[in-house]
Amino acid sequence: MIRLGINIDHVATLRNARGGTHPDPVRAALEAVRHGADGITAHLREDRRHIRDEDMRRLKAALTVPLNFEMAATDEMVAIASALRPHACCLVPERRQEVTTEGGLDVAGQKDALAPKIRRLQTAGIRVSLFIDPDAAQIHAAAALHAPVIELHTGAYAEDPSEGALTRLQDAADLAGALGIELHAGHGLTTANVGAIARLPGLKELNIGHFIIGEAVFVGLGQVIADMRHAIRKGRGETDHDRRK
Ligand SMILES: CC(=O)[C@@H](O)[C@H](O)COP(=O)(O)O
Ligand SMILES: NCC(=O)COP(=O)(O)O
Repeated sequence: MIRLGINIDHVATLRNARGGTHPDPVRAALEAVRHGADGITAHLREDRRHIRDEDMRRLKAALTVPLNFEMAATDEMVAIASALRPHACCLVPERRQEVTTEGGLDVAGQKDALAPKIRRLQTAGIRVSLFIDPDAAQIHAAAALHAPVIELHTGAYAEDPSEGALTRLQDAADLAGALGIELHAGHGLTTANVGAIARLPGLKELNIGHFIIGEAVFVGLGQVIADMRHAIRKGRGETDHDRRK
């Protein structure tokens, strides 16, 4: 079964709109777990626009499922993550002015700078994942840095679900498999577009946030997680009966 990680960043976006404590992203994470989330993802941005340091500490203390800490590959973030020791760190690119993560990390172009940071996280016992575009050079660079996991940025496919965009993701998935790298995917996924992504060869995990949190306003978190699971199984040609396999 594909693991479903729920990204709770945008519960914090809503909380921060009023500067108080409600809605609490940790409560949302626990609720997502109660409804079957296999993991929780949270992105501590350098500008702290949604998730904050204290949220990460509280998530680490409260969760019984793996915590996937998304972060820029900066010395500050590496120090925070090394002290917190989440299950995984997913290194993502950040541009202060962007509305959301626009592309993948340029692993090929920043190999020398990334190598010691990845080593430090791994020394702290953290599983490192690299959030990259579906590009062969980036995947070879991830392999050269001994990253055990890559997460493919599915944003281009979500924006324009063309054959070309899907073929790029499939080719990248094949290459990751050939190089022995565990495959995750995420960004911009919805119940309508997740099907083809769920069929990527070797895919082990999806991380989905914005759609799930937004849709929860209308149908509730439990229902949208169930709907997402159903869409994933349908995309893979599985029946709901197959769900315990
Ligand atoms: C890296 C990624 O795809 C998501 O975590 C996304 O970045 C969520 O945070 P933003 O919506 O602030 O980009
Ligand atoms: N890494 C992708 C993620 O965690 C969620 O992205 P989105 O669904 O909020 O676009």
